[in-house]
Amino acid sequence: MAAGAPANATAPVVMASDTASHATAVPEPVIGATAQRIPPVVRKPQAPRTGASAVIAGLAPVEIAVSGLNKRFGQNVAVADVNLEVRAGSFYGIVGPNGAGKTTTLSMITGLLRPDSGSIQVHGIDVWADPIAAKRTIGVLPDRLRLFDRLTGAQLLYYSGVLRGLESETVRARSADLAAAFGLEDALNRLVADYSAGMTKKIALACAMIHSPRVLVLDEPFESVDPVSAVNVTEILQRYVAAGGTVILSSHGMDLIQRVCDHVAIIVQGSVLAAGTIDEVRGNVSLEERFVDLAGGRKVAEGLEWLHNFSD
Ligand SMILES: Nc1ncnc2c1ncn2[C@@H]1O[C@H](COP(=O)(O)OP(=O)(O)OP(=O)(O)O)[C@@H](O)[C@H]1O
Repeated sequence: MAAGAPANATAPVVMASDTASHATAVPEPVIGATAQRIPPVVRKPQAPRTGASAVIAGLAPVEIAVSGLNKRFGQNVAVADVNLEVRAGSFYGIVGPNGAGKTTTLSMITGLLRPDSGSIQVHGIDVWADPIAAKRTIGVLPDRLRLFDRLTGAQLLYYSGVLRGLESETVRARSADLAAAFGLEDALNRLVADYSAGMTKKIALACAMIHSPRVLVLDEPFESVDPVSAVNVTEILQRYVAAGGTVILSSHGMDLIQRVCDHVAIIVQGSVLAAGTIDEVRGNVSLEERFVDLAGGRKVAEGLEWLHNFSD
């Protein structure tokens, strides 16, 4: 199942597995006289299918399985019974209004925040039962970056790589490649504390990728990133996904999600209200319209008339 929603959710819920179940349907066995003349089909074990079409059809193996996830902070329910299924080779977007529970969900998926209940498997590994093995498969760009920013960019990349068990030569080579890809060559010897917000985001993204993880969990990767860099980063991620990597990211950029992702989940007040392929979720309208509709519609700004009487 691609997603779950509370039983009382008024908005329609799109289930990606609806299409998947048709796509994977096995032909009925032939019964009767004809059956005796046809030799039985011996099914060879099939290699897992990857690629965009396999992801869309729901045939690629499940890479991230989130089931019955809950988290509250005091009386505040941040995440309420979230279910997600992300397939290998998928570019999966999570959208939702401010405070919807996106960061909380992604933090639990990456093992940074302990859920109250529910299970999370990444590449078949239970994130909370076997966190070390699970974390080997994941690259994380967390929200509210807490980087060792008294290091230079080069040092930060180096320590990110060796802490992930890479040889120093490998780290140096990959650091150079990543710096070139993200346009950070000239900044590598400066302190990260002196980076702009967008540069900080890009060096953190490079650190998340340096150990070539199977899965990238990226919390608002495009926030503060300039348009040219965003195109470059998008292309890097698209190639990674085309090679079988899996990306799950949160973003407020509806156009970007609609353009880049194959699947999307809309989270509102901690619950998944819609999930599936982009086309399934948006139906006949744009993803933004669908999102605004599910998030409670547009609010008419009232009570701010004083703002139109300028104080000078
Ligand atoms: N450490 C915390 N302590 C208390 N409440 C928290 C904590 N982290 C998140 N929350 C609350 O949980 C809810 C979900 O927050 P979360 O950061 O997951 O939302 P979000 O969808 O990522 O929002 P945004 O789009 O603004 O980044 C919010 O009500 C938030 O105030």
